[in-house]
Amino acid sequence: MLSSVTAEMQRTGIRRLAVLAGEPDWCYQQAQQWRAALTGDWLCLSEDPQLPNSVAPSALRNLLGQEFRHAIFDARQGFHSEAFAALAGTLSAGSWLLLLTPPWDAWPQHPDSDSLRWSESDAPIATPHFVAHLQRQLCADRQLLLHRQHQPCRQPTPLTLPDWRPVGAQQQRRLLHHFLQAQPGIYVLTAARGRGKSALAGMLMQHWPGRCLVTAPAKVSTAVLARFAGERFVFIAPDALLASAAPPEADWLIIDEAAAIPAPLLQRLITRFPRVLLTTTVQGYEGTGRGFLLKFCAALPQAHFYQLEEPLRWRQGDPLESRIHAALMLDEATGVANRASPQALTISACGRDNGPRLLALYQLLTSAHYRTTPLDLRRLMDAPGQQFIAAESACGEVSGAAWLVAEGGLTAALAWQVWAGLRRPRGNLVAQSLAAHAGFPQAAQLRSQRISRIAVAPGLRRQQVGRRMIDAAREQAQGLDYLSVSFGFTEELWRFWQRCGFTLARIATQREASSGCYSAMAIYPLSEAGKQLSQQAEQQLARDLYWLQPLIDQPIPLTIVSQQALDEADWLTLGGFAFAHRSFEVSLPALGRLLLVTAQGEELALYRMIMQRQPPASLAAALGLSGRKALLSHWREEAQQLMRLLDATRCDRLRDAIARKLIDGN
Ligand SMILES: CC(=O)SCCNC(=O)CCNC(=O)[C@H](O)C(C)(C)COP(=O)(O)OP(=O)(O)OC[C@H]1O[C@@H](n2cnc3c(N)ncnc32)[C@H](O)[C@@H]1OP(=O)(O)O
Ligand SMILES: Nc1ncnc2c1ncn2[C@@H]1O[C@H](COP(=O)(O)OP(=O)(O)OP(=O)(O)O)[C@@H](O)[C@H]1O
Repeated sequence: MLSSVTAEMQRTGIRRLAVLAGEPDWCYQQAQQWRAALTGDWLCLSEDPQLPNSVAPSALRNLLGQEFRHAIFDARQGFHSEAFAALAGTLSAGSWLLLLTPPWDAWPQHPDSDSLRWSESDAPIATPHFVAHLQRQLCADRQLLLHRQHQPCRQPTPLTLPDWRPVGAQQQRRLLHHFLQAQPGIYVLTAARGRGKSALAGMLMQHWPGRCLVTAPAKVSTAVLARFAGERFVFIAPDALLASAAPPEADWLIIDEAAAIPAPLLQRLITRFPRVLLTTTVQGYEGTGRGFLLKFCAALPQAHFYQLEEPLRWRQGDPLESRIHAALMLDEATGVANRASPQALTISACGRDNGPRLLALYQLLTSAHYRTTPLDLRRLMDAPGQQFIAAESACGEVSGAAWLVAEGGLTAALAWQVWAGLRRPRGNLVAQSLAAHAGFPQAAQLRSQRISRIAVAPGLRRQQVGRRMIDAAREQAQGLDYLSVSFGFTEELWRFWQRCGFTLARIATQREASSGCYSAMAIYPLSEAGKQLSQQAEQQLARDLYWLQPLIDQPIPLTIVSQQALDEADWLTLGGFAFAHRSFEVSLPALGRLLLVTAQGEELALYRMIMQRQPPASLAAALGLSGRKALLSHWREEAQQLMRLLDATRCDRLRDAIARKLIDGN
């Protein structure tokens, strides 16, 4: 029976899901029977290393661009949704994907080990909303095989389909012809999995009269490309390409799986070659996913965009692809929610009880917000401490969405330990960062809500919908101390947050990988304590920018305060550096002020780093130090000496005060 169904799937070019739900041993034995009955690769994604051929779900990056026959996805302990989607994309026509789950009825209450990645809890939590959604999807799909322990196995409904042959690659041929005539420029090719992107890139290498190079996050994922390029295949890893001062000569650089390469690296790669072809899947589970299109490509106005629609690894309308796309909401929302009139939208808090509205909210966020990935679907459905605000039309279309996360409430001692660089418990992104980086331990103690995502449907932007959602967020957060947000700094976004009344509290000096922007944090005070925090943070940032702006190659539109005398807060920061573990980067402005006040010169390593910007590696070498760690200890000692030079008694008192705060917070 199984082999005839499988042969039929092979003939018609489809793949199917088989769900095996039961006790762990039962699932395992069932999987072994399948494996014995059907020949194939039987790659197994599992946390359980005992399973034959098993790979940890976290290694999903290596699956991009690869191809297998039959696979097992082990969700008995936890459901890693991106790995599930990535694995399904690798399966060739005629394959089965076995999904092993906990016993069906117990599954919604079963602690899910994957939740450790996204729930910010210390132990795995049950994920009833996501499991209920998945179970609804699986039950409704008559194309999958559903075998629940102690119940008869439900076979897929047979399909009557003509034979399938992976031929119709017409679109691919047309694009090849086009690229073979291409003028210098940037070309972006996107498609869902298995549409022939890599093969097309390989054919370009094969037929281009000059030289082409290929780069990708992992060489293992370029197997198909290499096959189609034949002996003209030349691979160079991204780091190696950037390491050489003069890049190798080539007419084309092909960047395969580009969304899995951090944006700042991509930015540098694309400037080095006359023609660049970026190919990628943009379903959100491969690196920066949709962020690649929404953020990186949107900033390339001169780029040319192409898509491949028709699958080549399996038949169009394949049951496995359809199910995975529907279950994990991977399809782009088409023209949703742009039609409503902004004035007629109702803005209101939205709970998890209304499943369809929650899914519509997620769909809007995935299509409009570059950071949203399938991991967020899980977080949105089941993580504790989440709140949502939706902007809805009268007919229930969601045109705007804001997602808020509870933060803060740490004990005083823990907040000071975070400040001192000793502890970094899960969660509390902004609250902890304001303590650890900006130097405000009270920020982690106060109760706040972080706006983790906000998006408005493209056709309704600049009509005050975003601002009204923030107003609503403020209303429902009464009683807390502040609202916060962390965002990739662009002038436009900053203007939005500023117009919503937020104060900039921190800006990083490194660009973040996913957006290529400097990450910034802003807060809106709600209580008296929140107000004090926001004022202090604003004043301190204006002083710190004197040191930070030269490290940031983008003007930050704040007035820089040039008065750089040491104040009380600086002493505390310096104490945190000299006597605890606060990092050099976050202490830099206070250390700079210390150098100015003590008028020290280049006999100090701190001076050579901060004032002369000598690279740490050569500085360590010049001082005969073994590396960065030794250099840091050296800097800490120098800071102590300078502080003593100014006021030895104050210095001792400060050291004792910090030691006390780390123990009892007082
Ligand atoms: C934590 C995070 O999620 S950060 C990422 C934010 N989200 C995104 O980037 C997703 C894509 N962008 C969007 O969905 C929207 O542009 C949002 C959510 C940022 C803003 O929502 P909108 O409804 O367009 O903003 P809204 O109309 O309420 O703007 C209020 C004010 O902010 C300022 N503002 C908003 N957008 C812009 C912009 N693109 N450029 C300059 N100023 C802007 C303006 O002063 C505006 O008032 P005005 O139009 O009267 O001058
Ligand atoms: N022109 C073609 N002729 C024959 N087979 C092809 C052709 N183009 C692609 N294929 C086959 O179709 C399958 C999918 O192609 P390819 O790997 O290029 O797709 P992709 O879009 O890069 O997929 P992924 O997103 O999974 O990396 C491969 O098995 C490939 O060998």
